[in-house]
Amino acid sequence: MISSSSCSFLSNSAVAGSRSICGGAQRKGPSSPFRVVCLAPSNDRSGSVVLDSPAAVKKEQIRNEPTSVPDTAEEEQVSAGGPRDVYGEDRATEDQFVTPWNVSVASGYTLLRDPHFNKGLAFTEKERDAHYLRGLLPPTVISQETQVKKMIQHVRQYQVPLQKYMAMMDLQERNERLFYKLLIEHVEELLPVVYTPTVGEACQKYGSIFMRPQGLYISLKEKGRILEVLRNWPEKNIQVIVVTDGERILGLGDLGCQGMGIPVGKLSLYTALGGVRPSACLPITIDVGTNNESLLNDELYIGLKQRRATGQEYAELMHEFMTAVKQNYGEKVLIQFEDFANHNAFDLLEKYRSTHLVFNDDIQGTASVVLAGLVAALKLVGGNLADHRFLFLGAGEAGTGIAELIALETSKQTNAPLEEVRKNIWLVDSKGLIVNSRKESLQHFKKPWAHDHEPVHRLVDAVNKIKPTVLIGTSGQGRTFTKEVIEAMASINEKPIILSLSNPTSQSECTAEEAYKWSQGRAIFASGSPFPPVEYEGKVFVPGQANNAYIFPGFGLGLIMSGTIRVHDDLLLAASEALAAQVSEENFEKGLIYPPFTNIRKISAHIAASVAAKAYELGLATRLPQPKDLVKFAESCMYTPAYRSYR
Ligand SMILES: O=C([O-])CC(=O)C(=O)O
Ligand SMILES: [Mg+2]
Repeated sequence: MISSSSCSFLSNSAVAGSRSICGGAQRKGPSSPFRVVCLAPSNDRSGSVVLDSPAAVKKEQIRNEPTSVPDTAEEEQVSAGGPRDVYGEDRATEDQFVTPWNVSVASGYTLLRDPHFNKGLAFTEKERDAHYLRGLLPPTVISQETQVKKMIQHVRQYQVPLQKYMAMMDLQERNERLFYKLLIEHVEELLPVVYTPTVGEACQKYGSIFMRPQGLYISLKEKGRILEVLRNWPEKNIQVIVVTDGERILGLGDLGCQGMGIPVGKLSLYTALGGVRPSACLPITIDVGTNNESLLNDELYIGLKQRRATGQEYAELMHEFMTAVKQNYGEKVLIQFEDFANHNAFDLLEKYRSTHLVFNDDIQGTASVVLAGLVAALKLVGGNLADHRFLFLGAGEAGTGIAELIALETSKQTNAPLEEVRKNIWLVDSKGLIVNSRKESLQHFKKPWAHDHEPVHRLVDAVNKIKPTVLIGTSGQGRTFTKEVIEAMASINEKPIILSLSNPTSQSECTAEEAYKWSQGRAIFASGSPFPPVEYEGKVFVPGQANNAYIFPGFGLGLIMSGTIRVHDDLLLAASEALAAQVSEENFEKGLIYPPFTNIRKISAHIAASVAAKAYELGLATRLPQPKDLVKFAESCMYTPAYRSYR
């Protein structure tokens, strides 16, 4: 729903009307930059009828996007008319309040200020005439390609990563298509800017760099009104929501409402890496307070200044949110839980996995990407998963999530029971090795990993006792893979596999340089946040990036394009296998266990296709009939950031 403020979109040249609407609905060729506006200066919700505007729906068609009008019981109940009588026309009475919506063409100054339609200097002479832009731009006309060149130079001129981040955010707010073209074409260079590690710093400093709100904020103040809040979002056709409550942002801890940088960043990757169109993506931050003292005392803090709500209060707000999302967007909207603290992450996933299309990126996305890396690494070190022994530092979402997916895959491969294969997987938490004698006091998600062993307190002792072939860091604590630890791994294994997964770079368990140097160049290393190549004794080592960004965009695309309604573990395994299959001989020769991000859209299409194929096989996909070539279909579903031509 466009709010009352969007009345300002009423252009000086409003050529609204059905003629333009029909023309705009053509799939190919030039389009008009339509806007939906209300003719009254208020977003009238005071009446007994709360209705979505049909114009907003038409706007979606105009943007060449499939129309989906939520066909919810609530809607029918409200309008008391026939199915999809969104505007209450079937039983119209004079005492029903509605907002008189209309469609107009954005032009002139308004058009330049609209990030969805703005093309800056790339507006052609014809467009400048037709859309009242004469004089509002300098006379030169340049192509989008030239704009990309100009922008990458602009971003490169900044030395400080946070400044690069702000330049990118500024572009996203100004010219969305240029932002995505730039990001797609320079993905390796810009990923560390819009994503980890820089996004971590951006969240820490969100209060002071905050210019314009992005995403949707739902706080305790909105309790009881979440459906209304969702309807304030201008886009109706949402396919993916990334939601956080900010309690465990990367390995940086509780950043409260400032965690918004994460859903915003993840969703730009959904578009750039997975091709989900930006208008279908909705970043949400749930603000239930923060326990971060320095934020509570910071006058620039943007969130609720109170300690975190917990227990029933928290559960009720989340439940209202989950219900409202399904009510507003239907069964097939994907909800990605991101950066919740352990104690809520596992419970939320468990509670909603059977009623909603949900997955937790930190538990399941990370697991899928790490399993892919391990499967690929086996080509370098030999053996099957069952032949290896795994030791984790960190037994939270990522640690136990990865451990479980490894166990699941091993069990499938060997037909051995899950309980049996789990015995090859060991976890160390802040209290030491997880062993049976600790079982009583363990949190429920750690219990399956308690095995028979005497207590061991230090990681290095655990390495020496368990003798793992694979060491995985998911502790959220930097510099915990010490020289001693890496040397112990290198003394046990010819080629130790070392994954240092915590983000951002400051929290990485060790650096790439340390891993290679302390293992005398023998480690197979990957990290959650990127490290540059390392030269050791005349040889260049290229570390891989074991980050869930490889998986979630393609995974989400696969779910969306097949209309899948629930996430099943087999879909994660399918994504994992598809990613591992994308590592080429050439990559292996360089010691890489992940393909480079430069090919990520192709990789995402393969992941999406495998996920969709599995969903069809399991009967979870609702888009029928199943497309013959799922890879081609995935590619055809991907958003292209090229400019449109405006008639
Ligand atoms: O955001 C990232 O880079 C990976 C991730 O999900 C996390 O560390 O929480
Ligand atoms: Mg995360």
